[in-house]
Amino acid sequence: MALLSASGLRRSVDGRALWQDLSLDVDAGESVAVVGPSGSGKSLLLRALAGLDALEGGEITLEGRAQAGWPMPRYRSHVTYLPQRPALDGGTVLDHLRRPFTLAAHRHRMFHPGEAEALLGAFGRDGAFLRLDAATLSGGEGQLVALTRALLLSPTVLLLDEATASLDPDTTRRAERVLLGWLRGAARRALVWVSHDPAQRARVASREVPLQPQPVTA
Ligand SMILES: Nc1ncnc2c1ncn2[C@@H]1O[C@H](COP(=O)(O)OP(=O)(O)OP(=O)(O)O)[C@@H](O)[C@H]1O
Repeated sequence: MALLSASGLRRSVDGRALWQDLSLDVDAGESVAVVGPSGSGKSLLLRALAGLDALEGGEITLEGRAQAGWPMPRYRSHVTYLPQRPALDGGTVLDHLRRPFTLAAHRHRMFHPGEAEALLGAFGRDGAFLRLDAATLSGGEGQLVALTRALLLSPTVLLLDEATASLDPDTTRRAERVLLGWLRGAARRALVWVSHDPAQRARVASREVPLQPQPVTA
């Protein structure tokens, strides 16, 4: 049984069909890239897989259970979407990493500052990074906070929407190593990448799922 499965997905925007009958299976342990031209609906697909965006048809299952049958906060704690530009408002980096642990969906988890420091260390940042004002971070630094926060929350599937696109090459490689290490760290995990960088896809993904642009109908 696939870990995350989508079948017969249908979605249009402003009367334009993005996908008509899209299916995708992601097995445990897999790292998959979704590819397609700008505007083909890659972000919308990842958001739909995360339960953040409505579908017009089709079904998504996690561990064989329909998305609609999961309590949504719990589903989203398993299937986590990381956008290219994470929204980070006031507070320090430490505040941002700690805050999700106060939510009901994560209340069974404990925040361990040492784990956060270890992850940030793997990304090449020291403990002082935790004290920075999150609202003033650069785009790449914001992505590191989002990646760290997501990993600390131990999801099952991470959906990475250009989630390293603002990082310098060295930090990108570090992030890729951390993410692939995370994937190998437990049996039932998976990664789904959207990346416009073919070299990155070749490094991190074992296969590519193409999103074909649909013909425009009158
Ligand atoms: N909330 C929305 N309402 C209406 N149209 C939307 C919405 N979100 C996205 N779209 C449109 O849907 C199409 C697909 O958008 P999406 O962001 O998924 O593309 P993408 O494949 O990720 O593109 P890129 O590679 O440029 O990031 C685009 O034409 C976009 O303008």
